[in-house]
Amino acid sequence: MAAPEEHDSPTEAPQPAVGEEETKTFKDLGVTDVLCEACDQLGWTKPTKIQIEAIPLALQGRDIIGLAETGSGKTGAFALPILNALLETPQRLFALVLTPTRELAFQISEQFEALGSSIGVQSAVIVGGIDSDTYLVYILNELAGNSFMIFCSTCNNTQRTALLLRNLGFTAIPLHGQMSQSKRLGSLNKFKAKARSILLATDVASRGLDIPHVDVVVNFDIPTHSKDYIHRVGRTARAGRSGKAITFVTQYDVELFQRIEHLIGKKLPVFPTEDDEVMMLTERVTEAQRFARMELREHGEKKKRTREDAGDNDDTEGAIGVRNKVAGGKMKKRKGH
Ligand SMILES: Nc1ncnc2c1ncn2[C@@H]1O[C@H](COP(=O)(O)OP(=O)(O)OP(=O)(O)O)[C@@H](O)[C@H]1O
Repeated sequence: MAAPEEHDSPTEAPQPAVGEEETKTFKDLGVTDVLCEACDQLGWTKPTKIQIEAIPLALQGRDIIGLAETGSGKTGAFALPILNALLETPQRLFALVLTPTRELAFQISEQFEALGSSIGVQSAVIVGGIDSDTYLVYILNELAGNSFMIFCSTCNNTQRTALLLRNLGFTAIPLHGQMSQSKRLGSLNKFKAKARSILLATDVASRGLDIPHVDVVVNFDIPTHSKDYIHRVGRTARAGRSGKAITFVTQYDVELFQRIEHLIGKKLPVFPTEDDEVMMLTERVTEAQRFARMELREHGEKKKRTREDAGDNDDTEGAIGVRNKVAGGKMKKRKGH
């Protein structure tokens, strides 16, 4: 599978196959009826090109390396043959899918469950290591009492992280380009008035905004253009005040990070963390992530149902349904944020 790219709209439908293959159906490829119906229910009227090429070979049990552009239906190209084979030889533990990122693991699991719901398929997601979400929560706890601007690279991650933090009891609010102007202003004003201590933003907020009391800027996703680093960190330490900037650097970001250090002519020191303390947060963060995913899904469905509302309801405070479940459940509200 090609490396995934983060989409702002992951549900965008891929292009159907063209030419003589245009008329092929999932049934023609050898997919069993119950799975053809599942495709139908997902609105997959015809297989995509990679699905047309991969599925018949996979159904023969052949090894495949499939390359196709992002969003072209590669997940279905391997999930359908797996489910088809499972139906032929039912058993408890059947397939292991390895992915390069946690997000992709959850996304693929959801697709397996959507395709396999009518045949009772269950999938489990196992992720390892300490996740940067957990480090973010650790840093917010360590620096509690400050006001934060957290930058993410996409609207989707901004929204997701805002939901995650709210589920953990932080007063976080998003600001991104998929929100209407009035919602954006509303978020900004709540943050400016100190009614919210964490503003999560894409680069729409990195330039020009003058909010005097930002104590800490967090680059949760490293900026792709090193100049944006300067704009982002310039949101703190304004008018003679002091401020802090913290940048998350994953193994994929080293080159971008070195470019930033080169641009600013400075080696940035490592932020000290106590791994044992970070570990202790894992369980709560994992649960909050699960709720955040549910809320994002709930919100996406609501948007589909009420088209006129599209793009206008991105404030995380709209996700009341799930939040009530969280508040009434195990998650504790945290004071002082
Ligand atoms: N035959 C089809 N018809 C319509 N939609 C489809 C079809 N197959 C897959 N999709 C939808 O297309 C979207 C993209 O599919 P998928 O995530 O598998 O792409 P991908 O090729 O794996 O992309 P990436 O490389 O970015 O991970 C998903 O929302 C999926 O539900």
